[in-house]
Amino acid sequence: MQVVLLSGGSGKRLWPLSNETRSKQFLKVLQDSEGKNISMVQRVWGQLINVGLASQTIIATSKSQVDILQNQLSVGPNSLVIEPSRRDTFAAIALASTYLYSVKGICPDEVVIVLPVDAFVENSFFERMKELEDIILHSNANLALLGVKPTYSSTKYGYIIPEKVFHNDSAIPFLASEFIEKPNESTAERLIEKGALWNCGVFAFKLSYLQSILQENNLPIHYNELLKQYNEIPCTSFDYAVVEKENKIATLPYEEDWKDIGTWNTLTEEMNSKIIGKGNVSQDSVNTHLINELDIPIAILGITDAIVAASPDGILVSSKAKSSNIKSMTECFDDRPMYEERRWGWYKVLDYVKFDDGNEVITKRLCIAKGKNISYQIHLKRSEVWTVVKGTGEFIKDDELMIVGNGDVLVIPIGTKHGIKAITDLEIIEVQSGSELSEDDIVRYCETWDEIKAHYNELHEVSYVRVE
Ligand SMILES: O=P(O)(O)OC[C@H]1O[C@@H](O)[C@@H](O)[C@@H](O)[C@@H]1O
Repeated sequence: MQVVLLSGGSGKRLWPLSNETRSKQFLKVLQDSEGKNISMVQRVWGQLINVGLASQTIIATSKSQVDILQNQLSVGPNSLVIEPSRRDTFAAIALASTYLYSVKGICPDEVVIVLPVDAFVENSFFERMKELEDIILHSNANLALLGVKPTYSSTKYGYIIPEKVFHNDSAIPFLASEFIEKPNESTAERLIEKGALWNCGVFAFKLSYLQSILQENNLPIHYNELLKQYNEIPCTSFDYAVVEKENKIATLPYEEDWKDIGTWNTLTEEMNSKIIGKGNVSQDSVNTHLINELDIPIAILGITDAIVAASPDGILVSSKAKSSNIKSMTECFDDRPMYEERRWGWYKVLDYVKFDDGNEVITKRLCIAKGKNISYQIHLKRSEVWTVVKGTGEFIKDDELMIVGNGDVLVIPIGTKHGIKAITDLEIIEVQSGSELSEDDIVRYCETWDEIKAHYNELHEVSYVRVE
């Protein structure tokens, strides 16, 4: 059995803490057993390790999230399938399946189980999920799902309508089902009366099943070919593209607690503390949560059932009940991310200004973790001035290496090659100035410090002439 963990979504519902690169699964608002703050992806990954599935799991993610994912989980590049752009879950699952087949050499008869990253569940959920393999192998079902009992007539889930219970063609009894994705509220009510279950976003199928769907859609089953055509894959969810059209569906009910923690309302229910970050919430502010990533305090007085979340990207003040409607309110915000976690650490934008002559200036605080490095690169539209404010590092500029430390000011004109490795934890205040300031204005020559050092050694090689 192979597991695909879907972790590429943008999760805009948790704005302002989530942004283009730091989506909901990376927010450290949950706690582990020792009380340490962890993110959803860290929690699920820990659970997959606990139930013995991590070694057979690949993570489907988007290009912009690779750095943060590798920062939060210690997974090698072979465990990642990187979507070149965001095209919803049908494309993501299709790409992951071709990766399993072409890159990992998985046999088409093997069962693949796809799992979302935002389910807040206990380990028993993953144990139940493992049973789907047996159903796929020993019944005539093409797809197997996990279903939970609905708690209200939600319009954001798929509904599984059980028809009958089979006992004979699989060791595990399951429900033969029909599936309706995101019905309206009155249909949802009717479906619940008929005993419908919510789909938990877990899909099990044989790899060959997905391959036949790709072929029906005139899409290749080989990874490299599908990767080339990725932007032509229909932009739709797996639920609409596959599940809703399938009539051989089996479902296993999951009877313990299941919660999708993709909205502020549901996420805050799982927080152990009412306050994360600087600030205070008055005693009479019942069921109100504060999450503050800014360095200034926030005070909340006499506001009940609310969420206040602040980050360098914005501030949200919302009632718990309405917090899932956030997408429509924030769609018009298209500012650049003001905070990003990268492969080497993180940065925060402290100030941004655009002058009348069109020149832009951004001041950033960069924290590079001990042993990590920024790639060897140039910028075509900006100069940078770095002031080292903490730690020591090895700095390379135009193929010259030097040791730098607290108090050093490093000037990097437009088009100058530069990179830095932190010898100890390193902090830099960076001032960028140029005609167009964007994270895309980076031409990278080498990424790892070993490559950078090899390049340096090649250029500075000293040839010794042996004197006899
Ligand atoms: O390309 P990586 O290694 O992620 O480095 C990216 C970083 O490069 C530096 O030169 C600066 O421009 C930073 O503002 C930027 O975030």
